[in-house]
Amino acid sequence: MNLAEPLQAGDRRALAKAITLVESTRADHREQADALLTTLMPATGRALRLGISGVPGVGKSTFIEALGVFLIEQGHRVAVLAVDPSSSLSGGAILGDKTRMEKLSMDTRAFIRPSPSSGTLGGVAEKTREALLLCEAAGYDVVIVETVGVGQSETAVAGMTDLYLLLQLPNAGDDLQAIKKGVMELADLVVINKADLDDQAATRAQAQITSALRLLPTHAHATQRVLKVSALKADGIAPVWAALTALRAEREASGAWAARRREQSLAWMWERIQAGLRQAFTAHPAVQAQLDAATVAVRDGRTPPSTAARQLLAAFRTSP
Ligand SMILES: Nc1nc2c(ncn2[C@@H]2O[C@H](COP(=O)(O)OP(=O)(O)OP(=O)(O)O)[C@@H](O)[C@H]2O)c(=O)[nH]1
Repeated sequence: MNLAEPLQAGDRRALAKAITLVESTRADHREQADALLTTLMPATGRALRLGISGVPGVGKSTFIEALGVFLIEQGHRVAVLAVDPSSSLSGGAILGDKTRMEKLSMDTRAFIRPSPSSGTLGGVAEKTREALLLCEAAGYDVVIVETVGVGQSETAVAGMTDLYLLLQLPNAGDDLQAIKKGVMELADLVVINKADLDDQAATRAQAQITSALRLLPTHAHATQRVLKVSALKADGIAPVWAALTALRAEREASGAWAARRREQSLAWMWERIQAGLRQAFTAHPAVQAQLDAATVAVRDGRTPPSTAARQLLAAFRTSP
């Protein structure tokens, strides 16, 4: 089945099929997926890759819908992907139910795909990275990767996108949870949503977050990285896009944009090598023969952890 051609011609069904292929765990599918991705590689890399996160209820879908519709009106093509760490645990998705982003999901210039639902966060992130490349090859020039503001998924999403936008509520300034969790450091832009509910609170949050950001070493020289919007009223969306495109221009000029992409690609490769090695290691017969005993010995304090690790690695290396 040739998916590359229809996919590049903009056939959304071919894109959906290609994503299903990269998400499959079957070995023959994996081979086809690798071949497809390799064919499409020259057509990738052209989109602005935008990560968006925020706690449940902050208004992610509403915001992405407003931004997406705005971008389509400007002539862009927008893909929305998701990394949902809950879906692998509960089978139930926090993100990605069908009623979200109604206007966007009906527009042929947009493509919305829920989170892959199997495996670890690393596995889910891997599949989303590949889906992102497929969306680029299909001509989407803005790819949004969304995640919930819980756990490690923000780091995974920031690691696959060019710019990372953190959505906050107008009362966010009061406790600054995101700072404590280290998520604020990842954010290139903080957007306070629901400003229509209490504009004064939103302005206060904007000031508080701006001064909190100045304390972070990565943001010491930054200006204007906190904006307020009403996603519901589609108010304040143009300044958000202007800030993102300004950041892009600045980083493209300095070389930071391309450098970040290069680092991400290499980090991705090493992450997959480590995951593969770990799998090969635990599946190795000589390791399996010793692993349980070693685990008990380390747990009971009889063998130093590093000694056990060295012995297991030696067993892995020497036997066929
Ligand atoms: N007043 C007001 N309400 C908003 C705004 N944005 C979103 N909401 C409402 O907040 C609620 C949650 O919005 P969602 O877009 O579903 O936000 P979310 O919980 O991040 O949802 P998911 O994207 O499904 O995770 C909904 O009832 C929205 O209508 C806004 O700018 N102003």
